[in-house]
Amino acid sequence: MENLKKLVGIKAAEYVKSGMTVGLGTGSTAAFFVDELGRRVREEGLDIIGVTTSNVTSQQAASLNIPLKSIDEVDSVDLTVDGADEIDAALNGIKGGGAALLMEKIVATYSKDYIWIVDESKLSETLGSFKVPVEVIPYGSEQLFRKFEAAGYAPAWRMKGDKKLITDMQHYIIDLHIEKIVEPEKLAKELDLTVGVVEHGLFNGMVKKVIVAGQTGVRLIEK
Ligand SMILES: O=C[C@H](O)[C@H](O)[C@H](O)COP(=O)(O)O
Repeated sequence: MENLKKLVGIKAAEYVKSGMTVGLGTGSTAAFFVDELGRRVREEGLDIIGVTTSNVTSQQAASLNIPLKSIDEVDSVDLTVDGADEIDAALNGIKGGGAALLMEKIVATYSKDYIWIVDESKLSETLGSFKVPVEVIPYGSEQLFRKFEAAGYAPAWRMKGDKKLITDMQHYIIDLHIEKIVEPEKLAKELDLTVGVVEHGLFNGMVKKVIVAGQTGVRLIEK
């Protein structure tokens, strides 16, 4: 599995050229992409600006001497490469397994090109085997949790040890277990309109390229 993640990380780095502003995703797969960019900065003099999507990725990129700017310091991002937790046949996806969905969605929104890198196990016909992470404001979040329970979404608090996890942006995450998400747009709209929800992990129609690694090699799925 680690090998497949590394393969797609290195493959995606081929899309990066000197002069680009690059969105650096979060997670175990994106980490291989960031490592490869770090190697090219060091060995080939690759000249890029990185825009990170979490504190963890900021630390990794800084340790590799990749020059960084925040999303507010750049005009736009040329390309963002990130992992994903589940992708359906229409290339809608669920992200946020590593709690970075808010920064990831913001950086992706301002990116001209956006690529996901995954191993084959992340592909499914219909979304829902991965829980949908919902980032919420702590104030009123117990009420929100009960609202999700009443809606039949089987909510669960994202925990870190015995405490609720706090995201990089100081929010909580509630994971919703909706087994078959037949209409991801409808669910996204509902969550977008729910008071107290900051963002959710449904990334519908945002990506046009997915690099997938499987036992038979690496392939590109394009919309
Ligand atoms: O919050 C984390 C991100 O959305 C990750 O990109 C996603 O969880 C995939 O991570 P991994 O490559 O570790 O499976």
